[in-house]
Amino acid sequence: MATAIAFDHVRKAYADGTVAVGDLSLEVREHELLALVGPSGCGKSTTLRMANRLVEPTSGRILLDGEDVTDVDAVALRRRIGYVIQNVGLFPHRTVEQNVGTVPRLLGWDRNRTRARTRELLELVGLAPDRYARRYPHELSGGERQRVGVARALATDPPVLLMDEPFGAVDPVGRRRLQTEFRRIKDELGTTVMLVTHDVDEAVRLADRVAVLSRGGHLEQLSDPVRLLAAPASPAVADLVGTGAAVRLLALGRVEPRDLQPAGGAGPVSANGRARSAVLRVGDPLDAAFAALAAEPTGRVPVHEGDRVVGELDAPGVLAALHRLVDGAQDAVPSRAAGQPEPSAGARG
Ligand SMILES: Nc1ncnc2c1ncn2[C@@H]1O[C@H](COP(=O)(O)OP(=O)(O)OP(=O)(O)O)[C@@H](O)[C@H]1O
Repeated sequence: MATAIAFDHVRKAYADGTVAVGDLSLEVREHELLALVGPSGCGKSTTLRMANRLVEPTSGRILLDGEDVTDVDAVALRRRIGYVIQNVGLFPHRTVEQNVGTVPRLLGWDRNRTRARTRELLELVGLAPDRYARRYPHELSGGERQRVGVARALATDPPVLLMDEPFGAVDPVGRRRLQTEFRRIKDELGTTVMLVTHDVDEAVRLADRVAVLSRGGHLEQLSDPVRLLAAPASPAVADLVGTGAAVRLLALGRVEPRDLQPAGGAGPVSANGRARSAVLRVGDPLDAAFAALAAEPTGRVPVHEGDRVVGELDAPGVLAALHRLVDGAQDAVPSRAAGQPEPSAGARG
């Protein structure tokens, strides 16, 4: 797979001597969503901001599509790379439409083209243009502002999008919805995304691969979310994924027909005579399946596909699905940047 952004032995020491990033080598593949996670101050934002030259590296190279970013004019570079930050940074005295149209205007698009693109993007992020285009940022909720920020960053369909805690200001429910919608939009557009977050849940739910950094921008592990949760490569990663790792893994697995028992014809009434309330569908996440099983005294929950009941799920079925998920990730060739040591399997907890 082609590489979109390559960090090659990158170092950043700030003027006061703080080494934010010591020696980082990392490749972001074309079309993937790579999440950077790690404790506060470990160098995530610095790493991200070096990609669009808001921060200049002290040494090392950053290649965008094979081209050294320091050879590209910084302003031209930022027009090629979308950038979304936590508090969005919308222009307060410009309407939503004007905010989203900022970069197209700078690029000299005519008024009609800019307007058409702006409206299309507002639709895409779930803000009806007729309702929202003329509002000012102070007339929006935090989540709506965040959506405008995403629309603005995508206005010129940049191949690469850098996001720094983009959903941070949104409440947990709105945040989950925004994450799901963002993932859908990203898949539709094929954008390469580098996302900084301190939220491991957000990282494993959204990302194709997760890079865990520790102090000084040290790369502790680079792997797909399942492998990260099932086989933390170091104590620092284990610490970060914490005791909730198994539960987070459940959220990544899906109910599949092969894990089901034949439907026993138990009907709508369970063993103790109460009506069954739980119904699962093929493709439901395993955490929802587990919750449904826990609430069902018979230990079996019917699973639907379309209008049909295709079987019943029990606890061994959930475990089988979970084991397959983890084993599949272990077998996969570990994805890692050139020059990075393979995560040690021995650290598996
Ligand atoms: N302009 C600056 N001058 C000096 N030191 C800086 C500057 N910007 C960041 N740092 C330091 O560099 C280190 C890495 O900061 P950075 O913002 O990259 O971390 P982060 O992982 O994004 O943190 P957080 O999760 O808290 O946002 C920190 O020790 C920080 O204090």
